[in-house]
Amino acid sequence: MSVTLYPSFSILLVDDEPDWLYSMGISLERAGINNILTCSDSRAVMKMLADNPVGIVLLDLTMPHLSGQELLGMIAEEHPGVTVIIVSGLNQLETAVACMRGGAFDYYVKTSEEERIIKGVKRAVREQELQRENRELRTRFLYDRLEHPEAFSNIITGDKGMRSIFQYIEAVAVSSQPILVTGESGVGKELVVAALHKLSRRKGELVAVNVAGLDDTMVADTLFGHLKGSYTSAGEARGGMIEQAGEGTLFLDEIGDLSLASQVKLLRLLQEGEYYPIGSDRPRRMRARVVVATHQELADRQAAGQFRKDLFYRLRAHHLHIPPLRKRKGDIPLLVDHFLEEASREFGKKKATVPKELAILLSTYDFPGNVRELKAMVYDAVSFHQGGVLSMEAFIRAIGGRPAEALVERDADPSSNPFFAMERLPGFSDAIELLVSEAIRRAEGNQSIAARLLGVSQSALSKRLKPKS
Ligand SMILES: Nc1ncnc2c1ncn2[C@@H]1O[C@H](COP(=O)(O)OP(=O)(O)OP(=O)(O)O)[C@@H](O)[C@H]1O
Repeated sequence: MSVTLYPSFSILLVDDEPDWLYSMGISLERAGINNILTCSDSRAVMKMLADNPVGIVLLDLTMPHLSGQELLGMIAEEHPGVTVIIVSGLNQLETAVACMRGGAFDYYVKTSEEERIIKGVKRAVREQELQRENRELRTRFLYDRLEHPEAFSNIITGDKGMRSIFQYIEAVAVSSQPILVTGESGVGKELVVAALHKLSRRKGELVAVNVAGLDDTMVADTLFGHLKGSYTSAGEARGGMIEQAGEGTLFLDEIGDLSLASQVKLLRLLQEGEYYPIGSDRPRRMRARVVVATHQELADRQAAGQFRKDLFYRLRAHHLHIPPLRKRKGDIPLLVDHFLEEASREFGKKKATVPKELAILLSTYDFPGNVRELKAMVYDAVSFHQGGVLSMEAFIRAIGGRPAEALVERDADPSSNPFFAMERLPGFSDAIELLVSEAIRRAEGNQSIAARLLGVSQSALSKRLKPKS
């Protein structure tokens, strides 16, 4: 069975003592780091760096032929992107200072606790991954490049902001760090997570767990599994979702609803990469990558003491925010066409023609339920469709008398009231005339849409519009 290498770049261990290379290699593998190369001949190091995608070097100082300090200078000059950690038998302050000045990332003495060295390597891996993602992002944005547009084929959009999100996804997809996906309900977070998984090139499955409504024991049991007899109803041992995801992606949806006690468990899982099945005192290693999503404002929940600050900071290192549909109205006609096609196929009907006014009507609506709401409207309209031009009825019914966005915003902030800053208010009939002409402009001359915008009947509006005799 082939095993996914972690991290995506190699870690080169350089030391003239084969025993140290062997034992350090085993310790790193136990900590989940298995993309390792070793070299016991200092003269071969530069060739290995030229031939392999090395991101980090663990370098001994005292070696025959070339010293570690000499090699450090050569690496810094020829491979400035490579992180060098010195692991030396010498505990000398001046040497350590000289190495750090020469560009070393860290300096450890071989006799220090191995645990500390492993932690240092993990920190360097994270740093190296972030640097690589930054570089990737810069080139992608600079050349406006998408390498795998097919991975996003299920996400219908023509929006520039969404394209930048796709570029970001391509840059972070192979990283092992957790990813936070936020956005209002119905914006397409699940589709984004599926694309992320596809691009991660991971061998395991995408396993989704909705944590809303699960108490602490259920969260632990679902994720970590249990041993046989670990509690009264645990008749058989059962592996959890982490095990099921294998080397794939563990997707935790509705993370904003996770209780504080479960948040501690999740933080520990992300920090240590280990978990204990219920009833077991032997830790298991998580090989999956964690992606979490929420429609809630985590910053607000954190400020209110309902979400742990440390977990929030850990999760938001890689953050994708999907904008609501009302902020990318250009997508509405594309989505209508897409769902029309899909629904017609499902209902076995001929695809209807869309009336020109539909786009205007929908552009005046703020879609609190986002793409999911639009999809339901189109499906509803198609289910009643008899042939010819699609009726606007289903859409008008769904939108009903909902106030337009501007009116809702005014309640939240009095200064956004258009009259707020006016010293003298316009006369009553002047104000109404201005309002009516603005509604007609926004509805592109369509009186029934303008009437809906104003919350009056069409006949009331046309009376206003009649020239006075
Ligand atoms: N850009 C899009 N193109 C095509 N379909 C979309 C798009 N965005 C969302 N959808 C569809 O809208 C519905 C809702 O999307 P999804 O379930 O991904 O939303 P969500 O953000 O995860 O919502 P929630 O927070 O409620 O779980 C799904 O049927 C999805 O296929």
